[in-house]
This record gives sequence, C-alpha cells and structure tokens, in this order.
Amino acid sequence: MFVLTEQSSIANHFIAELRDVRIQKDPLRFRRNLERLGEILAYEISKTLTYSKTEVQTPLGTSKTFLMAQQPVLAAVLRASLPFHQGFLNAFDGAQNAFIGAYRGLHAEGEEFTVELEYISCPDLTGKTLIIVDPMLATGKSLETSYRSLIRYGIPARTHIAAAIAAPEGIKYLQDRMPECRLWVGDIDERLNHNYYIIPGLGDAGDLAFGEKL
Ligand SMILES: O=P(O)(O)OC[C@H]1O[C@H](OP(=O)(O)OP(=O)(O)O)[C@H](O)[C@@H]1O
Ligand SMILES: O=c1cc[nH]c(=O)[nH]1
Ligand SMILES: [Mg+2]
Repeated sequence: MFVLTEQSSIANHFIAELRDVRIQKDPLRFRRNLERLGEILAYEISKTLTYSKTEVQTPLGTSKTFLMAQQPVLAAVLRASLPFHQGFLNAFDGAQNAFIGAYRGLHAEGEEFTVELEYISCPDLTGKTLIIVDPMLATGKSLETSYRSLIRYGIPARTHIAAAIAAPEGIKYLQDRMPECRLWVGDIDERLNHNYYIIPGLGDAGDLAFGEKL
C-alpha cells in the first residue's frame, strides 16, 4: 500500500485544506484540492506502469525517451469521485474511462447500509491496467461492489485503487477480500463512527463538492 503522507510534501496542504471546515465553505476549492490530489496520486501510480523506448522528433533532432506502452483505464465511482477523477484524467489524458453509480443507501442511525448500484459504463478491461478512484474509503463496501461489477467487463492485468482519505477498517476490508488490488491513499485516519463516517475525515465528500443531497 502507498500512503502519500508517509512523506511530507505539498500534498499535506491539499489534504489539510480538504479537511478544514472553514476552507470547505468554498466548494470550488474543495473540488480543486481533490483534483490536485488526484494528479499527485496519478503521478505516483504512473511510476509502476510499463514504458517502452521511443524516439520523438524535435524541430532540431531526435530525442530518445520512454513512453507508456498503454494508458490505464480510469473508473470513477459517482458522484464524489468526479473532481478526484478529473485529476487522474489530467495526468492520463488518453485513458479510457468507466463510470459507476455506487452509493451508500439511506440507512437509520447506526444501522448497516447496502450499496446501491444504478449505473455502469465500462470499456473492455481484459489485460488492461485499471485504476478505480474514489476519494473516500470508509467501510470499503462501495469499492468492493464497484470492483466486482467492473470486472464483469473483462479481467484487468492489474488493478489499483486510489482514495484521498481512508479508514483502517476499509483498508483491512479491501486487503482481505481483494488482495489482488493495490491500494494508494492520501492519508489514513483513526476510525469510523457509528454512521460509518471517517473520523476525523472531512465529512461528506459528495455533499462538499456538489451540495447536500436529499
Ligand atoms: O467505503 P464506504 O463505506 O462504501 O463509503 C465510501 C463511499 O461513500 C461516498 O459516496 P456516497 O455513497 O456518499 O455517495 P456520493 O458519492 O453520491 O456522495 C464515497 O464517495 C464512497 O463512494
Ligand atoms: O467519511 C465519509 C465516509 C463516506 N463518505 C464520505 O463522503 N465521507
Ligand atoms: Mg457522499
């Protein structure tokens, strides 16, 4: 597992701003910080991809470099993922994309929830590198449901899962059930509360980015 905050960097500022109740009042800044974290995690994941030697013609000569053999497929878990996904897309600008509407259904205080799945669009994943992006990894149920639904579209060669903030419970859940997936997270928090929100976390990422839903 890769954890961005294990090394101090400018990413700490973006994560701190995401969490800060005062700065959260500006949804444009909240979305932009998710996007910036997406760009950074995409860069980190890009170091694990396969590159082949290529020549680039400049106006004055030829430059030898290593370029990605194949772009990954990016999968966004709607809706909170959208700004985070944009960050990945800024880096992997030629990527194919999957979208999945997996959300935590309404549930009474403290009661378990089920993940509702209402929409999926996905290219052929066979043999590709799949990167599933969702800013919040709480229980892990949304990501597990998303992953299992996506791989009906072909078995990827490898799968990366990227989250901005993760709870230890969700990390363990995914590591136990999907050991074939590699996890990339911005920061790891303390725990979940009785409503399965991450503590200290940042609140409801979807609502902060796009407004409260009914
Ligand atoms: O790990 P879990 O316990 O499954 O929780 C994490 C999920 O919760 C949030 O989405 P939410 O269901 O709030 O939907 P939204 O993106 O529409 O806000 C978040 O974006 C994850 O998808
Ligand atoms: O803390 C949490 C947990 C799930 N989804 C969120 O947006 N925040
Ligand atoms: Mg939400």
